[in-house]
Amino acid sequence: MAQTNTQFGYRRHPDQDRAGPNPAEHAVVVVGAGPVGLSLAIDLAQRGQSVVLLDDADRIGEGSRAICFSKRSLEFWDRLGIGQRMVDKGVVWSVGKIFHGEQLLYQFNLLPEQGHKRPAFINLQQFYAEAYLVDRVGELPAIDLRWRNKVTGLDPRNDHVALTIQTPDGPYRLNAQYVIACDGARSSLRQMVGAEFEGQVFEDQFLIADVKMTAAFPTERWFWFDPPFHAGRSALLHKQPDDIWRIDLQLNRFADPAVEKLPENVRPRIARMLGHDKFDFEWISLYKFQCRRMNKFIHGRVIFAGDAAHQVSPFGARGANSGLEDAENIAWKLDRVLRGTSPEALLESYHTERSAAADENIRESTRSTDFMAPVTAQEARLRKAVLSLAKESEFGKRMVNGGRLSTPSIYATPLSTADGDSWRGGPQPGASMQDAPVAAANGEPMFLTDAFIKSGTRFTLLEFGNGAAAEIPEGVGVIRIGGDGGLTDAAGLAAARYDAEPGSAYLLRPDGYVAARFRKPSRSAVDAALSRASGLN
Ligand SMILES: O=C(O)CCc1cccc(O)c1
Repeated sequence: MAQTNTQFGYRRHPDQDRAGPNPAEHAVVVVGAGPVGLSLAIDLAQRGQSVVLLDDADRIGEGSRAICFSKRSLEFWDRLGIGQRMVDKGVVWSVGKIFHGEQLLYQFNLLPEQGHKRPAFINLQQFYAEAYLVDRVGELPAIDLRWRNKVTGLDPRNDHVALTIQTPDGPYRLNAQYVIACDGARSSLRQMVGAEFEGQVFEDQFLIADVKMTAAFPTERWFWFDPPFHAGRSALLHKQPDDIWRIDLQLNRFADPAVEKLPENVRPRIARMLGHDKFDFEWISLYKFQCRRMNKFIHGRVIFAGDAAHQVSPFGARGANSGLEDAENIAWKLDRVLRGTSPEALLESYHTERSAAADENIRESTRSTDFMAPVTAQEARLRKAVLSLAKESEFGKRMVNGGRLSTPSIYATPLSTADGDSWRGGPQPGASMQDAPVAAANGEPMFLTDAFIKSGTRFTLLEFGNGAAAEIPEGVGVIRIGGDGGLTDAAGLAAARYDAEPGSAYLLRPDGYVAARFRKPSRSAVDAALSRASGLN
């Protein structure tokens, strides 16, 4: 196993020595030190908030689990100071191939154009991602990460949540203004608030085998319908770092998991696929999945994120990536509410935006699953027809669903200001910012996403210069393209990707989503959009 240095000690905290009726009080407690909880804690800490981060284990979870991290997740991690480390270790890819039997049906490129800092995807074992996040947490004194601290009681009060926490030294209590539950699919906090999951449970079983081998396959995502080595079912192949390959095989829904997981039973399946048996197993797991979400992501002062709030199938890599999008969505809002610069009502937009994103992910994931593993005779007939059509027509290829990969949602949100001008392209309000290559005034090449980080990942006006700089409201960052001291857009890609003319401006939210855009921004229009995006009206 390549997993090292991932065991952490329990340490007694002075909060545990407070006897009597006055437990320690904290602004934010994040529960669950997985990728979502760790990223959220880092984002909050970088925004100046103190965070207590609790985890019931004392180690990083075993197995490579989520392996595909999207461009959007990498851009978020760049803001947290760890994007480069993830990319350096990860396997970069953007091309996917879909096979039917032995025949290549089609291929796609998720990021065919140049001029983006980050690739469409990297593959990286989740334990590496978590280890790098834990290292980053260690650099931030504002985060108090407590291992082997398990929340066993949750008592919602008017102005705080009272938590009971079990440790190896026994239980203690603390109060939190807000609790963010990032405690995964089996969230105990979800049970504590009595919330239900709504959605679909799939009966199909999939086998994951991570195998170590040297192979010359390209770093692409390969998906097979009905491959010769696994007749009548589907298969997926991904490359990970350290010469590890992820293989997902669809199994009979009645297969016995205990038997199927035995290495002696997995080996011949993988050998049939690879045509040899020169590989070692790193990890074997069997899973069934669910496509479902909580009805409400916010329960009083307890806010749910990641798998605790919503679950999808692995196909499309929407699980971890959407959890990270939850984290970046809630962090800036909670920061503003805690500072008193936005009303508590701003948090409602977290539910509005992220539950709609969860619905989209669930819809896509359910469609992919229904296509990959048809249950009814009608679904099976449709799939057969589509697969045969795909051999002959572009139209048919577009109907094949081998798992559409995660992309950020476009939020229909009360925080956005609708376009008042006409635009032929560019990210609309509610969409995430586009990257583009630019150069600093001193000629140093950089990307727009770097400029956004430099401006402080706060509300930022991205202006395309016409000589007359707009008046910027206090506290709002500015990225100026063109004009004196502005960034240079030598290739014209920034202007093209934003459909910008001289004078155009985009108001970006602190999570890099577009709040509003203007052909000729007036101070009053920017003020109004800023107020709306801050939840002030
Ligand atoms: O390529 C995909 O659609 C997702 C690959 C993936 C991600 C997480 C787990 C897993 O078994 C496969």
